[in-house]
Amino acid sequence: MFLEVKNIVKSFHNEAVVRDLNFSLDAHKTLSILGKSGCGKTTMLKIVAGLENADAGTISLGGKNIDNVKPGKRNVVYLYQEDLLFPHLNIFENIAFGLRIKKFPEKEIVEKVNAMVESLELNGQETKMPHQLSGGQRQRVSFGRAIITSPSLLLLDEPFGSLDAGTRQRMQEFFKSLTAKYQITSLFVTHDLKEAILMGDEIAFMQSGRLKVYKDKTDFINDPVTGVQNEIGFWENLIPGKVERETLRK
Ligand SMILES: Nc1ncnc2c1ncn2[C@@H]1O[C@H](COP(=O)(O)OP(=O)(O)OP(=O)(O)O)[C@@H](O)[C@H]1O
Repeated sequence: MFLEVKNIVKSFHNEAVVRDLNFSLDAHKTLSILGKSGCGKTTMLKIVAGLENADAGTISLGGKNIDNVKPGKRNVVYLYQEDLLFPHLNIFENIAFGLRIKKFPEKEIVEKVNAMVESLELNGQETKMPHQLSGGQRQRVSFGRAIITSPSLLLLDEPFGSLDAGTRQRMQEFFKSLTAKYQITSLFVTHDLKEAILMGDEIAFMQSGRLKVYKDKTDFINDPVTGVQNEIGFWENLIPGKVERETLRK
């Protein structure tokens, strides 16, 4: 498997936050991770990114053990909800940033950034500064900046949490098409049940630092702990009320 996480354990001041984390993921796939606030999702992502040290366990990426590899050398990008763009750089330069660090030739930078701007439907916005964009546009720029360097692994921590429902849906569509186009492997943390189902090739549910991976979405939907059955029950319960209201109106 491309990503292998084995027996990862992490405590903060005797509070066990991640307990015996085990999962693996094939290249170019997305694993959605759903879980309540405080269950350890961000800590898990930070360990994979190398931003937190695990107390025990091992991680390998592309067949190589990365336990002792510094965050900047892992080729793993961590993207979170309030991800900030560089305020002094325009949109083109924000997206180009990682390519410039990696010393890509200018011609290639221009080609790649223009293609990304096109894919993100940000044409005409290239010379604007971040404060001149809407929240959804800024999020698209962050996303473009994160994937343009083709990271081995993209970690998304509730990336669309601050967006309104319509913009969020559009971002989900961008995410699906761009991760396919750029062949991205990713872990996608979300609080949103529907988003987890839509975004993931596989889904995992995290509870009190333990992660359960469902290789088959039907198993996830049928397991009462995931909350999907509750959600279905909620909508089904609304339907008789709706029929009643419509009858009264006549
Ligand atoms: N640096 C730290 N020091 C001490 N405790 C921490 C630290 N980071 C996280 N924790 C604790 O670990 C637990 C899990 O936090 P984490 O941020 O991983 O949760 P989460 O599932 O991402 O929550 P949310 O969905 O609200 O972002 C929490 O109880 C938190 O207080």
